Amino acid sequence: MPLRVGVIGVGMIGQEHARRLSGVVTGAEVIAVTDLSADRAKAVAAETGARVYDSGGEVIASAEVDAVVVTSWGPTHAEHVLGAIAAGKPVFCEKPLATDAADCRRIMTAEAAHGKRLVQVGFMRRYDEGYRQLKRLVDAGRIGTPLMAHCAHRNPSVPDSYTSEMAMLDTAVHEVDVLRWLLDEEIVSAQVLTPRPTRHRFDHLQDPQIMLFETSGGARIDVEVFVNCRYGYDIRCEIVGETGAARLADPARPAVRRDGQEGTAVTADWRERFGAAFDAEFQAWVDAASEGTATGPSAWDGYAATAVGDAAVEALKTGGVVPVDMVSRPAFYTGEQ
Ligand SMILES: NC(=O)c1ccc[n+]([C@@H]2O[C@H](COP(=O)([O-])OP(=O)(O)OC[C@H]3O[C@@H](n4cnc5c(N)ncnc54)[C@H](O)[C@@H]3O)[C@@H](O)[C@H]2O)c1
Ligand SMILES: O[C@H]1[C@H](O)[C@@H](O)[C@H](O)[C@@H](O)[C@H]1O
Repeated sequence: MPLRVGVIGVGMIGQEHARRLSGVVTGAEVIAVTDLSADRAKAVAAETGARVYDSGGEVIASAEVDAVVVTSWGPTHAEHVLGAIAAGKPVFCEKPLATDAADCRRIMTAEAAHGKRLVQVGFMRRYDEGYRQLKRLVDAGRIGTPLMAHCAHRNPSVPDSYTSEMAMLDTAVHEVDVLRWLLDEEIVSAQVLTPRPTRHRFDHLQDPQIMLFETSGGARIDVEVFVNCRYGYDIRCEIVGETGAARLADPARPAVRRDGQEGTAVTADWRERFGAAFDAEFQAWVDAASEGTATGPSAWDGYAATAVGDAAVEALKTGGVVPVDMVSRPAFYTGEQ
């Protein structure tokens, strides 16, 4: 029998994940949806054949629902994830796991008390083939001990609801997670530099920003976040080690020669750049949830990203180097990738 999934929040990405679960990955069906917007919930229900519920709590409590996807706004994630754990149901939560580090700790405590992993956090880059190749190279020692990582995260534009803090909390959070995973070290401090801002932005927004992170082993990571770069969605990552350097490949695109020039297309947005990664991420989630558990990025990874985010937001305010305030990794989460 397919895994019966309930989706809480069917806005932009919730709709996509509902479609992905209904039509792309195998072994699952969306049977329940809810959203603060009843019209949005009805539209997704009509498309997927799901039933509309009045609240996230009712989706979680339903005897028909085996597992839960949380794609509502960030501040509501903790309540739904804690509800799913209390009901003993596997839960996929889009980033962030919670907007508050204390809530992340509550989630870890509840999951550990349950005794088995139930939570997967939506850090889809770990399922991107390019990043996976980088990880294999680093783990095999092909570039020696990593010393530095140079990253860029460029979006063509953002809506005016996007704030300077979101450069870390919404955007660089992906680099924080994927670099922790690639280097297998925690991030211990953050600093944010603010170059001359682009004129192509809203007045309230500091864009671009350069974030500097240090890992527990002394490696240095720089991340350029530029969310009004205008030309496309561009994700870069180079890891420099003692004996070599490895660079994230762009997705394969044909090289077109015309008018005396050669060029390849730049992806337009995160959907196009990471579409295959999202599909792989959800297949892995469905496979694990069907066994009553979870895989991939854990609640600990969600907590670590939130703790680093808090330090970087503070660093943006002060301009100084801010240590990351992070508890030790609970035994329940050791040895997982
Ligand atoms: N992994 C990625 O690359 C990626 C990309 C986009 C968004 N996200 C994350 O996904 C989440 C959703 O983002 P989005 O862009 O789809 O936002 P959105 O605003 O388009 O959609 C969120 C939806 O949740 C609904 N909602 C909010 N609170 C609710 C509640 N308590 N119960 C039921 N419904 C509720 C809203 O009405 C809205 O329809 C965010 O946490 C965001 O950071 C991740
Ligand atoms: O929520 C989105 C999403 O996480 C994208 O992957 C990222 O590139 C954007 O900057 C962010 O706003």
